[in-house]
Amino acid sequence: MASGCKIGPSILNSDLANLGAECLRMLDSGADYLHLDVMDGHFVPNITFGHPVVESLRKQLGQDPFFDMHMMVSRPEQWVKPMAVAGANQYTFHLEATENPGALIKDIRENGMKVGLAIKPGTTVEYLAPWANQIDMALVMTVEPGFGGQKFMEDMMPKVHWLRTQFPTLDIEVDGGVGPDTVQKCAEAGANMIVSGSAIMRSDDPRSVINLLRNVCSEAAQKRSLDR
Ligand SMILES: O=C(CO)[C@H](O)[C@H](O)COP(=O)(O)O
Repeated sequence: MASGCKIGPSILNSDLANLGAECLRMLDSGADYLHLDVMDGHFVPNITFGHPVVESLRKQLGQDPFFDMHMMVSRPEQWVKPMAVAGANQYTFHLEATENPGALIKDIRENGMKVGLAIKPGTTVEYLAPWANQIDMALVMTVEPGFGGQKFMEDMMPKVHWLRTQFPTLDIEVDGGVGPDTVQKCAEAGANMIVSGSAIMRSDDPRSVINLLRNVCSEAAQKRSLDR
């Protein structure tokens, strides 16, 4: 089985000058993990932060929170060790950014992290299949990576459904425009790791949003297991 329904707030649209406090606010609101968006201004047209910030967050938040690093960078090979040393738990790289996914997967594991493999909206999901048995999580982007607050791309759902059918035990994450209005579609397609940025960050009651997302996801997962 995939590892159950988990909700990971994306901190992209948070108050980045107070990132530690924003992460704490999410954890106190019931987040299962933190989705940390690393952008290099080259793979995507935006820049966020790198491993020194991750190191500071780890010091501030302690060992418990799970850091899922979404590496929107052109040279993912370059940052494996620095991110591991900084305290990252999972290293999610883009299939489009490397010519040798196998070597990168091996390096991530040797550095003690879990492996996530992401695809952009324009990438065919079948390209991910050869690696699916070697990774912990597949990330299907439901917006063009680079910015928070974009419109959810429902036409990515067949990719999620295909992955869930082919790889019933794989963790499948969706990211981009996911919130109370769109989570049902993701969950029915088979996603079990739900990244949500603006919908949680901009809510006055993040706990309720997180609970709602988790409930919708869990109900769909339960229905799927009954249908099998
Ligand atoms: O990776 C991302 C964009 O590249 C973000 O994680 C994502 O867009 C989340 O924000 P929102 O829920 O507001 O769309």
